[in-house]
Amino acid sequence: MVILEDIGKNYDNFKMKNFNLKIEKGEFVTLLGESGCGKTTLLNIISGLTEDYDGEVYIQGEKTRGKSPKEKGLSMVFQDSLLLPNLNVEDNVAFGLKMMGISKKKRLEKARDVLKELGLGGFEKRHPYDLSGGQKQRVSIARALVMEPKLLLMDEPFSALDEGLRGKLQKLLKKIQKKHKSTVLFVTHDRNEAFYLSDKIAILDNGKLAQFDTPLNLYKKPSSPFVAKFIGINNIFTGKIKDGIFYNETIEFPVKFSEAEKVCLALKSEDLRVTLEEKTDGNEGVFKGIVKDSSFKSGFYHLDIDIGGECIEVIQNRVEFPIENHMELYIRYNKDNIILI
Ligand SMILES: Nc1ncnc2c1ncn2[C@@H]1O[C@H](COP(=O)(O)OP(=O)(O)OP(=O)(O)O)[C@@H](O)[C@H]1O
Repeated sequence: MVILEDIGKNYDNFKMKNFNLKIEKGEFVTLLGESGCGKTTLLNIISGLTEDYDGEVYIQGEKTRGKSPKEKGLSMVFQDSLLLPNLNVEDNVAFGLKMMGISKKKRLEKARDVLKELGLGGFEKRHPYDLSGGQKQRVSIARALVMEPKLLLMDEPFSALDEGLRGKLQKLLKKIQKKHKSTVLFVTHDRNEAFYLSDKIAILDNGKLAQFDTPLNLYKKPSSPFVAKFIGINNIFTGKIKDGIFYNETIEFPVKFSEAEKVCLALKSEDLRVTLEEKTDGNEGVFKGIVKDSSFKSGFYHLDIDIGGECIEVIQNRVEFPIENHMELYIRYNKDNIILI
């Protein structure tokens, strides 16, 4: 288990105070947040690049302050592959084992096994300058994994790769991480990458932990409007609920809750459906709107609809009638899908 306990770090324009996080053995955890929220600061504290900080980092029960990455049992993969240019692929991968005094036969055997797992069988004798960006990054991952680290730190390892390749490497990493049961702390600002790879995601907001949870829970139960917005819920309204009606200065619509003072109500775009009729079934609610804009992207209709001064986004894969700007229609939703924050 990895524990970050009451971590604090101040820069002129940045404050992190009492930051706590627990990563279980074998868990894939991602630090996700906008630029400048403190992701690299945390990685630097864990790796030891930053020595001046408050709190303690524990890896498998041991304090890590002042120890080298090797003593801590850490391996790291960065955005750039940082391979040794004069060594071939298998020697790059086996380099850490060599430093540990492992025999040549044993270390090359291990290096070749990991390279095979990463789809690089046959590339052992090549040099880094003969490899593509994606291949270099796979060698970096092999080099980190071969050490069987207690914690693998990965700082935006795929951000320099094009989208297709990034997807392939994410899939490969997920498979290998599960097989090796590696404990990983991954850093990204790419929401989809974090949701795809992680057992748990820590969302950071300006040095603070906004929420730490599984991808599903983050999506179902965001703890604040910040988290809801950050994970891509675009329909967030503030208002009150009285007698089963949510309202603010501009909108009013039925909900299943009876009373609430000062609430944020969130509705996922993909939980809404547009219709031409006002009728509803069972647990559904409906409200009226006017189409402001519509587009068709990646197989889905994206509609921006004015609902009395506020705009709501609807995403659906099929629309049974032609959509035109300025047309009036109804938006149906299941009251169970409403998230109150
Ligand atoms: N050595 C430093 N001296 C002064 N300020 C720093 C230093 N390192 C980081 N900061 C500041 O601390 C804040 C957090 O930086 P950090 O690099 O941890 O963010 P990040 O979330 O990793 O951002 P990005 O996604 O852009 O890499 C930023 O405002 C940054 O300017």
